[in-house]
Amino acid sequence: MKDSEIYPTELYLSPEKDDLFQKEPWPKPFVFNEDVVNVFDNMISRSVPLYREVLACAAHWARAYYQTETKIIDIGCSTGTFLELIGRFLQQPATLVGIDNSQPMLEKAREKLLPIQQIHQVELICASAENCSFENSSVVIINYTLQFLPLQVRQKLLKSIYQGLVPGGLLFLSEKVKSPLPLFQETITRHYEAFKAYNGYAQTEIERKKEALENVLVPLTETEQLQMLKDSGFQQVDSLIKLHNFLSLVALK
Ligand SMILES: C[S@@+](CC[C@H](N)C(=O)[O-])C[C@H]1O[C@@H](n2cnc3c(N)ncnc32)[C@H](O)[C@@H]1O
Ligand SMILES: O=C(O)C(=O)C[C@]1(C(=O)O)C=C[C@@H](O)C=C1
Repeated sequence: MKDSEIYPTELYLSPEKDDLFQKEPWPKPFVFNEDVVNVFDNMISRSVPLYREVLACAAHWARAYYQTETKIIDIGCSTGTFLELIGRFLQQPATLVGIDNSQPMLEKAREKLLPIQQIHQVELICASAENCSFENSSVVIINYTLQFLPLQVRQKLLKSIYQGLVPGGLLFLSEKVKSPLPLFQETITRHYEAFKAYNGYAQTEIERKKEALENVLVPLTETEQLQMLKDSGFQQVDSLIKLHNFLSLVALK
């Protein structure tokens, strides 16, 4: 597959519509249970600005920094959408590892990744990321997942990723972030909610999910996120994409 063939990206997304917050009871506090998993592809692609572009970008960076005989690891791989994409996009067989602590997510991922297993070795690990090893990886992706970990665990995980990456290895990180300025945060939030409404979510659904995510998804500011990466060992960091309150960064070992 040539670079030009991945943009715009055709992702393998299950079409089941996310109407979880239309009916009672809705998942509160928010958890990645079977109900969420069943509609997750539709939920994330309607809730994260530039989701398709971010995954395409991550695939480009993964292919550029992948080193033969090492691993590509996707932390919080959910239903396997990124791994399926990179599996199609990589031009050589590789070991692709997906880590997620939700078993129902990994069951969906297993199905989605069947076709690429003819080319790649695929390992799906049901575990909490902070208990995993990242040894011999040249690319680690962590998209919209660090934000769900307790604050004190985030730094520990980033340090362990840094240790596991081979020299020249890449971390690709996407997160929901918050503005340090309360006024800007308010404006960004309103703009983000307009994005959700544009994608077909009703105001009640938006409000209910916001409540469900309180203290579950805890965003940092961009500055705090960059500092945490530096404190974990990553000295070379750059930002790639930001829209509303969602940011993608790359960091090099
Ligand atoms: C928003 S989703 C990630 C989306 C995915 N990376 C993508 O781009 O489609 C967050 C995922 O992280 C997983 N997760 C949450 N806490 C975790 C932890 N401590 N360790 C591993 N996975 C975790 C959840 O089960 C969920 O599948
Ligand atoms: O912040 C929100 O309101 C979101 O819906 C974002 C978000 C995320 O960033 O992971 C939250 C939960 C779901 O996993 C999908 C999207």
